[in-house]
Amino acid sequence: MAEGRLGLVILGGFLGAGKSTWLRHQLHEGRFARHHILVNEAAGTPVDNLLLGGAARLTVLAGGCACCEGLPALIAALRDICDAASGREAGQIDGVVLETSGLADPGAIAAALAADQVLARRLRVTEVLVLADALHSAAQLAAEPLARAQAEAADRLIVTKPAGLPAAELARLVATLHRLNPGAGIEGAEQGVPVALPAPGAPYDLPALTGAAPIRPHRLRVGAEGGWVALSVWLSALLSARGEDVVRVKGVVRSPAGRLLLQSVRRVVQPPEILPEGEGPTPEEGVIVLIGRNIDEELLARSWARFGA
Ligand SMILES: Nc1nc2c(ncn2[C@@H]2O[C@H](COP(=O)(O)OP(=O)(O)OP(=O)(O)O)[C@@H](O)[C@H]2O)c(=O)[nH]1
Repeated sequence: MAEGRLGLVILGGFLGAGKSTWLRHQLHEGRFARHHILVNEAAGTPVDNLLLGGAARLTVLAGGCACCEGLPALIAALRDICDAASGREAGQIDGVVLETSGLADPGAIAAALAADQVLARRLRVTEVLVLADALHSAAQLAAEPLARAQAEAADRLIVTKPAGLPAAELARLVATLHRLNPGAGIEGAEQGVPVALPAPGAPYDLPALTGAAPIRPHRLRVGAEGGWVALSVWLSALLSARGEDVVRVKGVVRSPAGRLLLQSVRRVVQPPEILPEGEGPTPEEGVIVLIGRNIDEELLARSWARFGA
C-alpha cells in the first residue's frame, strides 16, 4: 500500500482483446496473488469470472459498463475493498486489478475515480494496461473511436494474439499504436505469455471518424438443455452474415460433455471450452450475450427460435 493508498491496475482493451486470457495467465504464474480482482462486464451475464478461478479474491460487477452506468457500483466496490485492506484484511491485500468491460474507456474510469473524494485519498491508479488484439486492432482503430480512446489511455500496450498476424502487418500495427500513444511501452503476449514484437513498420493512416451506432449488449435465451450443435451452426451463420455488427458473442450452454463456453470475436469463433463443474459463481446457463450494433433483439430471438426448433 504505497503512500498509504492502495494501488489499482486498470486492465482495458476492446471487446474480445484477450483481457481475461491475459489475466488468467498472470494469476496462473502467481502474479497479482494478493490482489483483489474486480471484473466488470457490460452484459448482465457474467462469464469472465469463470476464466479467473485462480484469483483468491474476485468480485464481478455485471450489468453495466464501469465508465458510465456501472460507475456507482465500481466506486462502492472499491470503497469496500479499501475498507477491507485497512481493516479486517489489513496486510493481506496488495492492490486491486480491474478488468474493464470491452466497452469501457479506461481513461474515463481513471478520471472518475480521481474525482471521487473518498477514493482519491485511498486509492491510486498505478498502471493503465490496454490490450490490443493483433487480428482486429487495425480495423478497430480505423473505425471505432472507443478503440482509439483505449489505446490513447494506456501506460502500457500489450498486443495479444500476435502469432496470428504476418510480421509485416504486426510491424505496422505496432507503429500505429506508437503513433497514437508515443508514451506507452508496447509489448506482445500470446495467451498471456510475453513474446517479442517486430520493430515498427509504416503506421496505418487512420481516417477521421464519423459517428457510428453505439455498441450494446443483448441477451438471447437459447435454452439450458442440449441444442448446442444447432446453436453453433446458427451462430456461424449469423456471424458470416452480420460479423461486422456482431462484435462479440459469449455464453455458457449445457452439452453432453458438460458446461461449454462458446465465444467469438468478430467472425473468429473459438473452439468451445469445457468448463469445470462447480467452480466459481454459477453462470446463467443457456443465455448467450451478443454485443454489437444495429442488433434487433426480437428478430434475433425469432431467428433462433425458428432455427433451434
Ligand atoms: N490465439 C490467441 N487467442 C487468444 C489470445 N488471447 C485471447 N484469445 C482468445 O480470444 C478470445 C477472447 O479472449 P478473452 O480473454 O475472453 O477476451 P476479453 O478481452 O476478456 O473479452 P471481453 O471481456 O468480452 O471483452 C477467446 O476465445 C480467447 O481464447 C492470444 O493471445 N492468442
